[in-house]
Amino acid sequence: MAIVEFKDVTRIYTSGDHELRALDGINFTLDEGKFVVILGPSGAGKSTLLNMLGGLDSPTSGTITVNGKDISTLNNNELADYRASTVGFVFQFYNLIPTLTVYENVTLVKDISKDAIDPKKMIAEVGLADHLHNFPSELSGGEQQRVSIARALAKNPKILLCDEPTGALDSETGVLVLKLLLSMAKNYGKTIVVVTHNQNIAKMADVVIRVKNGKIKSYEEQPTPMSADEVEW
Ligand SMILES: Nc1ncnc2c1ncn2[C@@H]1O[C@H](COP(=O)(O)OP(=O)(O)OP(=O)(O)O)[C@@H](O)[C@H]1O
Repeated sequence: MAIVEFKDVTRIYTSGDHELRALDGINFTLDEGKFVVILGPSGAGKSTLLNMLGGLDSPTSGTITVNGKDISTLNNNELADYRASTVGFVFQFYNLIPTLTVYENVTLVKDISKDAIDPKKMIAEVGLADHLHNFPSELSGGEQQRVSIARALAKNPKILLCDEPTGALDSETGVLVLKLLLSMAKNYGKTIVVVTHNQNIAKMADVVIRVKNGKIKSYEEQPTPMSADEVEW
C-alpha cells in the first residue's frame, strides 16, 4: 500500500525577479515499510524533497499525500501535528541538545508525541543503556548518531527521514550505524527515506530515486537489495 504520493509537486524559490525551480513536477509513490534512497548531485533538490515530506516546508503547487492525508495545504499548526505524529528525523550532525543527557534528549519526544515509546527501551535497543546519563560531548560520533536514531524512533513515527545519516562518520562506523538504523526500522515496521551521495547505501535499498535539476531522473525498484555485509565499502 502506498504511504506516500507526490503528484506534480513543484517548489519555486523567488529572489527579486529570479525564479528557481528546486522541485519541478515531481511524481512518485512509496509503499509502506520500504527502504528508499534518494540520490542526486548537489543542488538537485534532494533536501527540498525531504523537507516537503517532513512537513518542514510546503510545495508551491501539487499535492503530497502521506498516510491517506494531503499535507500540501496544511497550516503551520497542522504541519506541527503532522511532524509530531508521522515523521521522525535523523540528520548528518545528529542535532542533539548539548546540555541534555542521552536520556533527556530522547525523553523530550514524549512532550510532542502522544504515541511515544519508552525512551529507556529505545536507548537500550541502540546499545547505549550504559550511557543514559552522559552528555553528547562525552560520546563518539557513532554513539551520538545512535542516540538520534533512538530519539527519532521513540517518537514512534510512520516514516523515518534521514539526511546523510552516515555523512559525518568514518566508513566502518557508518556501516554499523546504517545496519542498526535499518534493522530497527524493519523491526518497528517503519518506512525509511535516506538522502545521500553514497552510491553504496543505494545498493541496499528497496527503491532508488535519482533526482536531477528538480526532476526525477529515474525510479528503480530493487527486488533483492544487498545487505550491508555484501556491499564493498
Ligand atoms: N530556502 C531556499 N531559498 C532559495 N533557494 C533554495 C532554498 N533551499 C534550497 N534552495 C535551492 O534549491 C536548489 C535545490 O537545493 P537542495 O538543498 O534541495 O539540493 P540538494 O540536492 O539537497 O543539494 P546538496 O546535496 O548539496 O544538499 C538549490 O539550487 C538551492 O540553492
